[in-house]
Amino acid sequence: MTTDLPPRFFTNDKGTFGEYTAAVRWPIIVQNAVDDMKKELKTVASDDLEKIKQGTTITNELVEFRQEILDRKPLRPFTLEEAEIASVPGSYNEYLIAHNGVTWDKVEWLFSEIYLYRRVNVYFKCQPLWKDFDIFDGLKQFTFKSSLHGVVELAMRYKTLSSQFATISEDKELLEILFKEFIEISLWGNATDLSLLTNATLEDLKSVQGAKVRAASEAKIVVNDTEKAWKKLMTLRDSGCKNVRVDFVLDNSGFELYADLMFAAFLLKTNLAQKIKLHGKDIPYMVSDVMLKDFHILLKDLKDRSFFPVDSESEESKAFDQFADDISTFFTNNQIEFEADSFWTTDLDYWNIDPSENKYNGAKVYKDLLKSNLVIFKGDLNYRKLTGDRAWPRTTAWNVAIGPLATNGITLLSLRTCKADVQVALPTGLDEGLTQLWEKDHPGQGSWWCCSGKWAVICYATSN
Ligand SMILES: O=P(O)(O)OC[C@H]1O[C@](O)(CO)[C@@H](O)[C@@H]1O
Ligand SMILES: [Mg+2]
Ligand SMILES: [Mn+2]
Repeated sequence: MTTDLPPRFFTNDKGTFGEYTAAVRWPIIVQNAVDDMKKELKTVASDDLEKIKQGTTITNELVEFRQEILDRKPLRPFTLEEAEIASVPGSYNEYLIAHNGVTWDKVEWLFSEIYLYRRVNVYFKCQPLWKDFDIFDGLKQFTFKSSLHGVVELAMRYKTLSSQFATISEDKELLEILFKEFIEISLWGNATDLSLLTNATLEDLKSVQGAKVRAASEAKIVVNDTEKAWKKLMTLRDSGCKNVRVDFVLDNSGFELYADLMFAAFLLKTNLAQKIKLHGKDIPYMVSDVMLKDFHILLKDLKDRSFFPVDSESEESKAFDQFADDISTFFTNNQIEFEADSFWTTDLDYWNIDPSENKYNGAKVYKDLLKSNLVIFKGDLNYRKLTGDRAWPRTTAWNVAIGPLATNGITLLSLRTCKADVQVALPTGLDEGLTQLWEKDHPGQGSWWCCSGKWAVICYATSN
């Protein structure tokens, strides 16, 4: 039977965080890109006239694009030339033909936000001297550099643990405690996501990365299926499986990627997994999302004492080198693999990770993820795509909200800090309670408790 699905969130859904994001935050994000382009242009040699000309064109186009959003213009299709030069997946124009005339103030939030980053990318791809320039690189690097406190803390923790991984892997109780700890580190690493902390101070960044914060944050995980993922890995290990593969559908670069790599190293060092596959983005996306180049930049930053100014003879410096060297070794011997399929930056939600989607790599990704024992989806946007970003009642069962993914053979775990209106799998009454709590300090925005990044959900699904 075809149950009719709730609509996806729209940018004109009154009083939603999506409405606010489209009206207020997107113009800021595009303005930040304009400002960063102007800064970048100042670093171009004054006699490099062609590069300056092309960069100025992009800057002017970004200014116009910001105005297009502010003026609530229709979302235009990509021209044939743009699609050709920038290899824009056809799914965008298909959507715009099917939803003809949608405007920035009245369009599905999921599509329009992803379309926004594709429009920005097309401007760069159409200028040969700027086609590989990541306009968000400066912000990614600034934020990672500001994460020194958390980076040191985790590196020192890893260094301490690394001499005990063999012992730890024999002690199930300790192994489970650390598994939970690394899940939490990976989960909250997310909280330094740029798109939400657009004006984060150093103090803000430090606060969300302290160990003490994580201890308190356990209470903030309102749905927690960690135990189910743990049991899955234990069953595999106890059955003597020697080629356990865990996948990460990554979210943000910088501290979150660093935390994810910590988690990956822990899984490999304790033999809970023998292979890690990382899935990143093929274009700059959602301000801070990870591309392959960001993975290599992170390893370089960890070895670069001018980036993280720790004394090169210090324990901290040794800890940075050890972690970076471990990850590099895993990468060289293919125990950690990184792939950036174009599917991840299409507008398609993850109900398209299914044999039926043969146009934009949905079926290809499905076949690959079938070979994984556990696919960890990181962050809010991935959660929105898993649930189709639909206006489900917030007590809707997880297995209903993820559609075909509940039965098509993939085992998944969503680690999500809540930053959007969509929210499912809550126990009865919890939403009302947290709405009331949030309403106190945020009159009229009580339901935005699940858009604040202050709470999180860990949701598991498997069909076998
Ligand atoms: O990096 P994350 O955790 O996916 O967060 C990105 C989220 O930030 C927002 O841009 C604003 O909350 C959402 O639209 C998007 O889902
Ligand atoms: Mg995130
Ligand atoms: Mn992100």
